[in-house]
Amino acid sequence: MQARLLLEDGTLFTGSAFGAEGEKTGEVVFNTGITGYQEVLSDPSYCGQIVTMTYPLIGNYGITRDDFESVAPFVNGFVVRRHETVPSNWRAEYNVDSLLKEYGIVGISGIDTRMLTRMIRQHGTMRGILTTSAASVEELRERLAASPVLTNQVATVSTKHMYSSPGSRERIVLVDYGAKTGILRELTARGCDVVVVPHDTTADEIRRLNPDGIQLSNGPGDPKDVPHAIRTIQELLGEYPIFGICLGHQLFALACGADTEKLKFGHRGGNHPVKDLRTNRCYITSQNHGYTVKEDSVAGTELEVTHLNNNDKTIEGLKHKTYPAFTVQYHPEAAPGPYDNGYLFDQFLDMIREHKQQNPANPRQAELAAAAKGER
Ligand SMILES: NC(=O)CC[C@H](N)C(=O)O
Repeated sequence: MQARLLLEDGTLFTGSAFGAEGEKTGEVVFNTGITGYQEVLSDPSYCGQIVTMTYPLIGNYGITRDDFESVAPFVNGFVVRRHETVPSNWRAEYNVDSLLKEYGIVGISGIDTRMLTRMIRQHGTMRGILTTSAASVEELRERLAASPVLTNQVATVSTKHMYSSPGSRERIVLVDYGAKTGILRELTARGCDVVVVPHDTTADEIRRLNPDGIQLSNGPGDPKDVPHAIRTIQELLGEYPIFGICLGHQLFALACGADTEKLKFGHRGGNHPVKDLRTNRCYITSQNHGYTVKEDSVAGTELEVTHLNNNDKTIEGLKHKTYPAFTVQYHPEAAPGPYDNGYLFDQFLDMIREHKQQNPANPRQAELAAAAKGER
């Protein structure tokens, strides 16, 4: 069966259908990873997007549920050069085609995904419509133009209920804006007592959980679409140590008075070089983001830029000058990509311990208690 992908600028790609039959619109984004398609497909930050892989052979090691980064894939479409239906891997449970069918995701193969990527790089991110229907190009163009731009992806992918992964060490409240399982995995591997809460959990509800630290997760869409999360971070800042990843980093920056903007075509892949400005050391990082913290918006805030992307010099890490809080734009939990940055979780725990030692009574909590007394 034939499938087609029509881009906003009128470019039409024709290929073979795989996965589910149907029609979906979405932002077309590319990932440059050579492996990691399962983690990409199941990373909730891709919610609503049509993802293409620049690497030409996808599916050769199949699909293993244990490698999922969330309960289900949330992508709107998958575009590949060639997909392999007979995986060679003893862990494989089924193939990519079956995965896409199971979750109603339309796939298209036989596409020159490197050409598609070059077009996106030149033009900037474009929306597209992916279909197995026989509709005319004119009809597809109209449907694409009429399709709504999503703004509610975080609510779609965030957990609806609080759940916990008990541990004997620090209690971490992980705010789930679309968290990859890798974050939970890294925290539990360090013995943390993790409570995962929905994106709209209030500051008071978080306080009642009595956390030692707060982990802000990755997540899909524009950070400005989740204003309630920004307000909650503002309330908690200074009261608890905070570590933010990706969307969590962007929300934190907005909460501190900086601004975000959309990148021309985003960073998605497993080999983005990031420099720690304090040590001059370069780390290879896993990335998946379409927005960034605006460089000139940081001056005048209480934030310090700690990391920069070596390719385009965009901001990759921030630290609060007064309060115990730092964030990164990339993925220390890897999956897919290098594990080189896992040390950031250790730094988060060190920050929590240091904060506890220095402030047996948390200054912000003391401040709040004093204010509450004054009110009485
Ligand atoms: N992985 C993420 O958390 C991505 C953050 C945000 N949705 C962006 O595209 O920039």
